[in-house]
Amino acid sequence: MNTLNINNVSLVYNNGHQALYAIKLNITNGVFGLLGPNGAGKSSLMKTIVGLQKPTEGHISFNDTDIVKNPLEIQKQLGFLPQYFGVYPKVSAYNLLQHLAKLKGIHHKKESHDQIINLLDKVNLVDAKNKEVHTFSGGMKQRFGVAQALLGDPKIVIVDEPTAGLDPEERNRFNALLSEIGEDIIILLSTHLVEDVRNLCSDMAIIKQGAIVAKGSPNEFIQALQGKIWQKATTKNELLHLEPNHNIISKQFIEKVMHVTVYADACPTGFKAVTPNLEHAYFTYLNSTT
Ligand SMILES: Nc1ncnc2c1ncn2[C@@H]1O[C@H](COP(=O)(O)OP(=O)(O)OP(=O)(O)O)[C@@H](O)[C@H]1O
Repeated sequence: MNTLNINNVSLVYNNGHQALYAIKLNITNGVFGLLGPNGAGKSSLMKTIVGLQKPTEGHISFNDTDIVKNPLEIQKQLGFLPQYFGVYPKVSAYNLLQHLAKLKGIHHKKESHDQIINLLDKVNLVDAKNKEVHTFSGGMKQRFGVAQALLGDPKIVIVDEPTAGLDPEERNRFNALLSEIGEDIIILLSTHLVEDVRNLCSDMAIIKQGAIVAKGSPNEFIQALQGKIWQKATTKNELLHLEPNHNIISKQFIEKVMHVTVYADACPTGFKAVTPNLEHAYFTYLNSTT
């Protein structure tokens, strides 16, 4: 079992901006979801975990090694799947993986070949191994990304917004792949997509303005909202009257009609109960007005 322990980590950038406030998280094997809006501090936390920047305060250990002092200890065991790779060179999937394997220190030809074929098989790209990666579809590129992240048998993989831009079928295929991999290693999934966290993670945290505002399993988040989420169709005018006296967690159009969702201990007049979901929990922490 791998363990990542983040203890009271704060980060202040050189320009004085504080991006992280006393973050505490204990993460073990499985897919852990770090959910937060743009600018909440997800990338800042990921970069700090992998030793690209030192925290201003606090400790981080991976399998009991202090990785603030020894960032190489986590970097040797790390795979990274960024949201976009940017430009791909005009080389085949196989050759690109071979090149990346060398960069990861896998120099033995047979070992590198076996690992690459094994990984291409895992991500269902063996048939495309001689195709140039820049010709791949978005979903194939993401699966290729998983293969490169797994080169060298990492114990922790960091995944940044992995399903952005994938169609539902590719997204499901990709999520199935991640949860399979997550059985033996830590996968840290950084995202603002609630659905991915719901589908993949048994443990999660919500980050807002650099601080962890809640953590637990998706089910715990949902259970805590039973009997507290209410909804009503409304108009712009009515909304102006509702806003001051209700704890509004979201406003959205459903079949062209504005619906307002609120958090309350008892049903407010004119509202109906809705079954809580993880999105309600997320918006409760992000948008709570009272
Ligand atoms: N190098 C830097 N110097 C100063 N401030 C920074 C730096 N990098 C990020 N920030 C600020 O820190 C805050 C958190 O940014 P961060 O990129 O960690 O958020 P995020 O949750 O990853 O957002 P996104 O989903 O948009 O990538 C933002 O206010 C950002 O402007």
